[in-house]
Amino acid sequence: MNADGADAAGGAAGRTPLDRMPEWQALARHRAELGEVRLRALFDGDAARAERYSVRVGDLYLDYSKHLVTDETLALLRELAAATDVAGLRDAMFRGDRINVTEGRAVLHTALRAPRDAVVEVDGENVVPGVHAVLDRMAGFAARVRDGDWTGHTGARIRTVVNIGIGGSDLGPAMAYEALLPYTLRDLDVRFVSNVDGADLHEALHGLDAAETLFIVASKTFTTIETITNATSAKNWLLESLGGADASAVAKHFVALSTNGPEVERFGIDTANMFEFWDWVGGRYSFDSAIGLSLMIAIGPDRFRELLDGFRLVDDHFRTAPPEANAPLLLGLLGVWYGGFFDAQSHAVLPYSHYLSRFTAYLQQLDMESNGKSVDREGRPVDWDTGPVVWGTPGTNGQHAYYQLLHQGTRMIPADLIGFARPVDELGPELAAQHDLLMANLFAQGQALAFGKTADEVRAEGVPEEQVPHRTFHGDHPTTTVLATELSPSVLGQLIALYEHKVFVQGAVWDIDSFDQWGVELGKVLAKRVEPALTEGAEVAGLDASTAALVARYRQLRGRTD
Ligand SMILES: O=P(O)(O)OC[C@H]1O[C@H](O)[C@H](O)[C@@H](O)[C@@H]1O
Repeated sequence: MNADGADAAGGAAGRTPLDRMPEWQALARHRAELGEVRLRALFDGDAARAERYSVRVGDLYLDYSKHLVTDETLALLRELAAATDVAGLRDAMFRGDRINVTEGRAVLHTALRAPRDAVVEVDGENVVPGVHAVLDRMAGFAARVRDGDWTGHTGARIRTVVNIGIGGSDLGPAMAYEALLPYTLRDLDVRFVSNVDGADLHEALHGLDAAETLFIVASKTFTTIETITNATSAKNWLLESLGGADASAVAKHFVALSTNGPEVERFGIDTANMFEFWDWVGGRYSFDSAIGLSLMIAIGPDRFRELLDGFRLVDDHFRTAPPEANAPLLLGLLGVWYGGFFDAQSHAVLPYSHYLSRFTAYLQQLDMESNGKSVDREGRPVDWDTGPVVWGTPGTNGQHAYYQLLHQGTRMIPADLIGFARPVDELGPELAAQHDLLMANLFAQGQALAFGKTADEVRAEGVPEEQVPHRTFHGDHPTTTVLATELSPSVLGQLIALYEHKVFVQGAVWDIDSFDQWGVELGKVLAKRVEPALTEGAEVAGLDASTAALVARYRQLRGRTD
């Protein structure tokens, strides 16, 4: 129960298991009746299919006509959404109810992009003024760094920003920095360090002048061992490189992004140099909070606000668009359809943009950490598949690597093809001309995946009979095409919010807590336990035989055996 006495799960407590709901069973029957779904037939039978099965949201145009669905499928999926009260849980999220049931927290990343005059309350307190106060402080700081007004210990201008963080404190800004490179100050380099492998920091520091380097230590909890270890090494490097400067130098070269003031202070960063956020922002939903500071420095406060506007546009759409035209709802339900009734195990995200090379990695955390769950919100094991494996890299590179399996393999892999109408301005005429070829590839792949090439078509080309099966493309591989205007800050915000809410919809239907991440804890605990065995040869109680042998072998290879 939350402060209002409302049901903490947004009305979902005691829900009938999904597979026992009549709406789920109706879908199962419908799937059986459909049998083999042929996209050629669906398109032949409906001249308006492409038009009818498309939706516009802001600068995004989504074509979902190449999915294995009929009007009846979509109607039944919407009935499932109604029966599972997706809209009720959505409203509970936007309202600030504690829908993260296992952590007893509100889920309010949407408040991070709410307008100044909005009111979003957690425990009776409006959180929006705090959000804007931090955004304003970030903007002031970012402007000072960009203008050269914020200087290091020696008075030198900052030339490189190094963001140290991992998971949600890395992936968002790292992905967005790359996505928005054309909008960045090109003479201010931003680097990202996440891995506890010392090589990551080593490479990031390569060639840097400490006097001109600003470290941003990004950690919601400020206890994440990878981040604290890297930040400590970075601090030592800085002090040493500045010729044994005293700790006061840290204040000019380190800022923190966190919810945990005491730990920030303990690390040695002045809390005056801390940009805060709140426990109602999940790590993987945090990149439009203070965690975006490195990005804001790179693209500037105005562009960052455009990014937030993009997020908000899709938030508003998700809250208000009718189910038939609600893009995140549709995408979420399509995934439910394939996971539940086609045994799809994975979902490919294939951006046709070099700038989106880290987009899928970002989505992997967003989707897989949110929906990689196997018990429902009440802790009962689920009998249905939940989140898919999300994977993919930019086209056209993937075409020359793994698309073979997409086209002719045995697995069902729904995919998103993401492209942009306009190349970025700075490419210049010759490179911009390549954009048509890039996009031709996107459209061709969607076409080939959907409609394939029949054996008769192959024969008609004079292919010898024994080769016909090898050269036949079955087709009916479902894709959503997302065609956006251009990769601007706003459009990036729109795209991310689209996926955030898609993931939300799926979690709501599957009745899982999409906002906790207990599955990452065990490995962390075990790593802490195993480390002394590696370093000191300490006895680790209860170590299994396989791990014990690996530890012994490791020590031997490191020359540490007694
Ligand atoms: O921001 P931090 O507290 O350092 O957490 C960084 C990351 O590590 C954790 O283990 C979680 O799995 C992630 O959700 C989180 O984003």
